[in-house]
Amino acid sequence: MANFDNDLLNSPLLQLDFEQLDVLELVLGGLLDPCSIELSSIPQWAEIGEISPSKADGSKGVLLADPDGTALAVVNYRALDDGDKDSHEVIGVWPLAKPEHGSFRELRITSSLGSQPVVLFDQAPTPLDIQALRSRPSLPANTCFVLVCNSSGSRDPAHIDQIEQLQATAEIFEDVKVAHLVLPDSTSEHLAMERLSSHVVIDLRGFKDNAAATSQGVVFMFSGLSGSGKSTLARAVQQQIHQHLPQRAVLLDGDDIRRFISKGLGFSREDRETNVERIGWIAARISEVGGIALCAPIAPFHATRAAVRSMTTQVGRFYLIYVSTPLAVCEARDRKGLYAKARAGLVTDFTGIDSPYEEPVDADLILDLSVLDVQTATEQVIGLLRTQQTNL
Ligand SMILES: Nc1ncnc2c1ncn2[C@@H]1O[C@H](COP(=O)(O)OS(=O)(=O)O)[C@@H](OP(=O)(O)O)[C@H]1O
Ligand SMILES: Nc1ncnc2c1ncn2[C@@H]1O[C@H](COP(=O)(O)OP(=O)(O)O)[C@@H](O)[C@H]1O
Repeated sequence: MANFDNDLLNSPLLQLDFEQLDVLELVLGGLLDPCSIELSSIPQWAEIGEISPSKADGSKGVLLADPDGTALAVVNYRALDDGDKDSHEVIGVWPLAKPEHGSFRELRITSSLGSQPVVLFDQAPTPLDIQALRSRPSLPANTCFVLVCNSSGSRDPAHIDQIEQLQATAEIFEDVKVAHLVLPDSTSEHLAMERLSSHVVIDLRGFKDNAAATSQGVVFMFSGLSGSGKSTLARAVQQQIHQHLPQRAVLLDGDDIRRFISKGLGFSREDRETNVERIGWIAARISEVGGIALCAPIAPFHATRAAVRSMTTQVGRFYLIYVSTPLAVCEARDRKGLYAKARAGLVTDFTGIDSPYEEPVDADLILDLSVLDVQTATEQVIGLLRTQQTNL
């Protein structure tokens, strides 16, 4: 803490309100510049007058205190010669005591985290946020979940719930800490965010705004033979979305759906229709709340795909992506050995062997993954998404 002359320490105190305290704390921690302290906005300023001692350079000092009267900092300032007696330029700020205001003090961020990885939230994590976090490769060690809020929000009782929900979410992951950053409305948020951490893993702040600005949700249906590359492509698209776009994407993989939602269904035409319609229904719900659903069933029948298109376009966008990898290539891949079994008659009703695949005539994109690499195909899919965004 600074060592100041008695004259100054005997000066009257300027008592700050909570928002001004938040500003002061971020200035002292280096997240904001001293000029963020707007002395002219402090109501008692006029009463202080000229009583603080002048320094040789013409600057003066004043003490800034919390509402209890504890002096927290000395501000060195100079009156600006612009005809306005309340106009001051802050030259420097030095700490005297640690601020104690606000809830969850021990979790409050007031200085830079350096290169510590952060995930930024502006509300308690939503189920879609959690899904997005879980579907990523693991979070970097020592990641910090940071709830960013404004000064008045930090004093709302809902803030306590939000922190608790963030803490509960952090417990799902390994080695994740929780903190909050209180950004006063009057300050340069951009500067503080830039200084906070050089490693933002995901920025979930403003997701609601971005989602509202960019869309409606989107449903992608990747249809094609078993082994054509639907799941591989859908996974790569999901990763791209989470790395580069504000939206969240949920993967509805054929195999997963059959293990859970469609457990017990077989591969008759009727069962496949039921299965794909269920996927379509879930995808529509995801799209309805602004999410992106990536569906990767074989979906071999035109009528069922059309039914899903019609169901989902009521609430968002729908794109049918025909993954047209030829049967011979899929069969040669045969990762699960099912083609061999189908050829041997051990598995029946197998798509492409003894069950039909109706080639889409209404595909929005056709991708043959025997000739395209995953990255190129992913870029084409993301291209559809970007086109959609700029059109809005
Ligand atoms: N008879 C038969 N026909 C086709 N596929 C079969 C069959 N039996 C099991 N499997 C495995 O189930 C996966 C396809 O399920 P889907 O739900 O995508 O099919 S469908 O859309 O309901 O037609 C499919 O997975 P993917 O390879 O991911 O497509 C197969 O591994
Ligand atoms: N260009 C490609 N695109 C997608 N998958 C490819 C490609 N080249 C080879 N593969 C392989 O083909 C297999 C496709 O399997 P998968 O994605 O599960 O297909 P599906 O979901 O259509 O059954 C994977 O083993 C993948 O590594």
